[in-house]
Amino acid sequence: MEERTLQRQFRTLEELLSKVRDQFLQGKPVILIDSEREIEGDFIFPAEICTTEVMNFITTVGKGLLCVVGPEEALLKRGFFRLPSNFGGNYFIPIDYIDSSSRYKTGIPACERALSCRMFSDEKLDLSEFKYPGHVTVIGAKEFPIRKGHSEASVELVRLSGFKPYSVIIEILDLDGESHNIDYLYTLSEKYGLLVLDIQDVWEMYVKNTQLINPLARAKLPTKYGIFEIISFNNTLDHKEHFAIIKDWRDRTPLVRIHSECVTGDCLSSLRCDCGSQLEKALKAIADNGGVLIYLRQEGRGIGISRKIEAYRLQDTGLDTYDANVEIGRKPDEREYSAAYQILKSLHIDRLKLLTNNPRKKQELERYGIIVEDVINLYGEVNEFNIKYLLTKKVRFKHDIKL
Ligand SMILES: Nc1nc2c(ncn2[C@@H]2O[C@H](COP(=O)(O)OP(=O)(O)OP(=O)(O)O)[C@@H](O)[C@H]2O)c(=O)[nH]1
Ligand SMILES: [Mg+2]
Ligand SMILES: [Mg+2]
Ligand SMILES: [Zn+2]
Repeated sequence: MEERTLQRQFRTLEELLSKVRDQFLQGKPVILIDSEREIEGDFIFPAEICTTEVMNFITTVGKGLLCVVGPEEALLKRGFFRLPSNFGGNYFIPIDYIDSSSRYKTGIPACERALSCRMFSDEKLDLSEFKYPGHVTVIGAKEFPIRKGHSEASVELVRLSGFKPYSVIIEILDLDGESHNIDYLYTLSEKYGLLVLDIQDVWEMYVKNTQLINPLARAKLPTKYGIFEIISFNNTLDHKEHFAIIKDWRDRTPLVRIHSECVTGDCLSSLRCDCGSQLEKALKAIADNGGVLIYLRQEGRGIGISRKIEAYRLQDTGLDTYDANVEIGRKPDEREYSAAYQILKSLHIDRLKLLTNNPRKKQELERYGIIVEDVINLYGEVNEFNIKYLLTKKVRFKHDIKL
């Protein structure tokens, strides 16, 4: 993740998006890497403005399977139909668009494939206007929150950069015909001056620009620490039941605690971690100053309670909390803060003081454009059972913890 080049090149997601748009307008594709799923790179370009030159470049240099992608729902409405598949691929019948301007009328030359892609992006045209089966492979994209593959990310990237949600994509093979060669992708990027993005970058742009979490129900919540309001959300971003606890902050900057679920520490008084005491301290501080506690349903740093218990078992045999996660085949920390950002946005909070020792939380919010005026440490209680865990957080996760 640290290696994501754009993170370094551009400060904000808006800057990045406007760069992408400029590049498309110059007739240059973007290289999109899927580092989570396939570790593969594709050229991406808006179908709407695909020229013969762009088509010739991406098919010659890319060498993979040329596809044009559109939102699945829209394709079905236009009469495009899916091919049978035994691996869940979302391939539709391939197409050609041939008209009087087509010189060869085979659908194969770059000029004809480019025309097919441009016409595919015209929602007024249904399948009957195309010849099929043709020479441009068609893929239906799912909703981005449901599937985060190249198809979905490419459709969102072109949509967010101001074009119709239809993209031309092709896998990039290296000089030996191999895929998965990330170094080669960077060589191409330098040689041709092309932006390299990761699907995660597109996801962040999508989260920033597509509000999918909104307040649903509100109720009074009296607690030991004061009287709060508790809010639930209508959430089609990740469909989890996150909630927030609010205390009016009047004219002050709200104190914000983004707390990931720890059922053992938060509810069962477990001493294996510092979560329970952090939760109490945060509620006290928010009761005094005003602000919000966002309770994110990502138990066990995102791996869930069952796997956390498995990791605990390994920790009892000597592994630390970082290696225990890795040992069970998960990442050391799988948490996501896109929902926290959208919850803040839905509560009209764009500036805050953050209660945390975890530097990543500030970085994630700032990436989305939230102004973090201050980071206020939130030290949990240290005891004989959690000291090693806290030490690991300090040393391996770089948390700002006094020990
Ligand atoms: N996998 C795993 N998760 C753990 C373990 N101990 C605690 N957790 C989880 O760690 C997360 C802690 O979340 P937070 O307190 O919001 O965040 P933090 O990283 O501690 O950073 P702070 O903001 O400083 O508290 C919760 O989801 C816990 O369930 C462990 O040993 N293994
Ligand atoms: Mg692919
Ligand atoms: Mg914590
Ligand atoms: Zn905990």
